[in-house]
Amino acid sequence: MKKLNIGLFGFGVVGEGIYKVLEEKPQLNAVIKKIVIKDPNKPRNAPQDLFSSNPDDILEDDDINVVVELISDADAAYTIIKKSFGKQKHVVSANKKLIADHHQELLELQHANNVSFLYEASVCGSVPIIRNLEEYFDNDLLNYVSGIVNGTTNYILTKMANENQSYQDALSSAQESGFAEADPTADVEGFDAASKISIVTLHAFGKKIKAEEVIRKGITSLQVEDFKYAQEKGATIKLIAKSQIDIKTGEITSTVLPTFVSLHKTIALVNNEYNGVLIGSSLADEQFLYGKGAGRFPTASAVLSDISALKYDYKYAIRKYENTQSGVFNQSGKIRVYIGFKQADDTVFKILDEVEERYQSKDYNHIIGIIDIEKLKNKDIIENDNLSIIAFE
Ligand SMILES: NC(=O)C1=CN([C@@H]2O[C@H](COP(=O)(O)OP(=O)(O)OC[C@H]3O[C@@H](n4cnc5c(N)ncnc54)[C@H](OP(=O)(O)O)[C@@H]3O)[C@@H](O)[C@H]2O)C=CC1
Ligand SMILES: N[C@@H](CC=O)C(=O)O
Repeated sequence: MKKLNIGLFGFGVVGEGIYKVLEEKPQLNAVIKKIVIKDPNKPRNAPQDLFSSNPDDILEDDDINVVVELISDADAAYTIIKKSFGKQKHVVSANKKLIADHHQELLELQHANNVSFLYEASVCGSVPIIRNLEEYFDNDLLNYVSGIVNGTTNYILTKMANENQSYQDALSSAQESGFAEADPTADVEGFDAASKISIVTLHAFGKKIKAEEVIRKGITSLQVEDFKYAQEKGATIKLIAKSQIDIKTGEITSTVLPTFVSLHKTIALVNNEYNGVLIGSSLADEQFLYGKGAGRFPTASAVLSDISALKYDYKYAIRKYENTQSGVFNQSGKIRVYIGFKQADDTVFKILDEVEERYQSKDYNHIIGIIDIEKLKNKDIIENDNLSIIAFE
């Protein structure tokens, strides 16, 4: 059986997780030869001689044939991965920001260097979404991929909606559990979900949408009154990432938006750090993938699956990928939204094309109606912290 000599970058939540898992799986014939970290003075739960803070101790070691990149710095990870390819080392990564930012270039480089680049853990932690989209959903015509792809925000929303916890307490607890990014702004402002839906879009539809092109609103503007409204309507609020294709035009619309989800819907049952993704297709109709989207061992399980796939030289075929020009994304359409706000000003009432409902009280107000997606691209609207914009499913 092929031997995998691993150079591991990062020994944090996930890095230490994969170290422990591999220690218990000698049958895999995969051994960690060196671990490169940032701070050489931190105490580690592994033999000291394994550690180094010099990337070349992995990159220049010809015995190491696999690099597992699990660091929290996307820029440093970019350099590490490119150098690894140049040294003909296979790479496994969980770094969604880096992958979304440099997806095509890295896929081309793995091809040019005849190595594998696998990153199942970068989207939805333990849930095998990428390999499924890549291999299984290669025949049936896909219409949309939609769901909860960020564990931290789902954990916070669950605690706020079901246990009346404050936003701050719930965020602190998500951080203590190792779910959040090093800078949790990436989670709570929806950047992480935007990176993930960008990666998913390439594997689902073969089209690249940049993370910054995704129409994105996080969960920081949500107010207690919004949760009360949801409860009154038999719904809950989830941060939903969605990419859908117009089969006729090939036009893709990608959004990350707080969304009211009826309590009867499957997605409403996805709580805490769990993720859940609906895959809509022409023949199979709708299918659902569910599992833990963040945390040490769930994420390590996806990393482990990629490492073992290297045993049989697996690589993403990227059969669907079309190097399409820009201009096919987020072009048009209208969606129904709720906009909650404390202080009304004239601009709020001009945002909607059609107003269906208007509620006013001394403390909080909302309007419901139809908005042109074009307006949601306007940063003055979508990034206005005083507006709680929530889509309807
Ligand atoms: N936590 C999770 O649930 C999930 C995380 N991910 C992704 O996995 C990756 C790792 O996340 P996580 O384990 O949570 O992060 P942590 O913050 O827990 O650990 C980060 C590790 O990276 C090391 N590091 C940072 N910068 C460098 C650098 N320039 N060179 C070498 N090492 C460096 C740190 O070193 P030191 O120990 O010295 O500080 C630390 O060991 C990230 O890309 C994250 O987005 C993906 C899915 C789920
Ligand atoms: N911070 C991320 C970690 C996994 O990708 C999340 O909360 O989903």
